[in-house]
Amino acid sequence: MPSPRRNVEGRPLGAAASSSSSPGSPAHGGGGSSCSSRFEFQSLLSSRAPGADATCPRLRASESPVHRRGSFPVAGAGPSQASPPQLPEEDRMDLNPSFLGIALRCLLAIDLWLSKKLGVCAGESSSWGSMRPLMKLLEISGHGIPWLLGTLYCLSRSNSWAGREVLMNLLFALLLDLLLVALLKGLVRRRRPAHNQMDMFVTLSVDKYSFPSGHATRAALVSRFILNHLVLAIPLRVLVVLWAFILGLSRVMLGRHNVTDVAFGFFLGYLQYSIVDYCWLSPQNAPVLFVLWNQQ
Ligand SMILES: CC(C)=CCC/C(C)=C/CC/C(C)=C/COP(=O)(O)O
Repeated sequence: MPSPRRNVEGRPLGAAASSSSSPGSPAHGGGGSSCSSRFEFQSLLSSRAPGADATCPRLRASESPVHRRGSFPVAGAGPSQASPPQLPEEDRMDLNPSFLGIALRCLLAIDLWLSKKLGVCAGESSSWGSMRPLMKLLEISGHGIPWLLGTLYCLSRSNSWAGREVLMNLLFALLLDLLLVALLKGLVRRRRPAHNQMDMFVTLSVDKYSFPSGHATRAALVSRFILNHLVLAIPLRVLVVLWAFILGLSRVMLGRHNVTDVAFGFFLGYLQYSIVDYCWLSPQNAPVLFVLWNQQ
């Protein structure tokens, strides 16, 4: 004889248990929830006094209508019990996540899983821990400080108007990048992966957050800038693109970022170059900047 269906605590479900819930039905959490599976929630609710478990506020919200209405509909129950209980609006939204919501959660799960897998240099004892010093060297090659100082130094040495114009715009691009990344990091506030060691060379306070990767935005911005404004032989052009790509990858390998932080960083950096190109500073449209610099 098939054994009766049981809830997670081993209590039998069905008519005998109809004074409690019928877990797993779509209306009661078959679609998943932000705290834990609704299936488990309802099973737990069926055997505990309301309010006994305060681990999740959502639990309380869905608890009251369930208990007020007596029982959940069960196959074979009377017609008076057949109509589904009306849950509060916010619970219904939770229980029926949109396709977009499910897709985003899947993407997030894949992102976390992949980032953890790729974080092979996250610590000295990691599988590729011996590569960590090389990854950290790459990290410095994409850091804001060397790029800012290098650009300022070249500006001070440049003696052609054309060179100064390009460098002035590179400086503007780097500052714009710092500002936009800091704004986004402060807004999104996504924590760095748990396996990251916070041993980075000079950081700002927002750099405790990971979305988007500042190194990835800079890599995309600077490499697009160089490819558009420097005349380079093909092998050097390939090297610039490779540097940007490997720098992005190294962020995940070091455990500093999740894959989506870097992917979005590349996208943002690419977009930032378009902004810089659109607002291109020249002695014609920003004479003050160039005159001021000449007086230095
Ligand atoms: C002018 C000014 C505010 C300079 C600050 C330069 C600076 C400390 C930039 C921080 C660069 C950094 C550590 C970014 C973090 O990169 P992620 O790839 O880890 O997001």
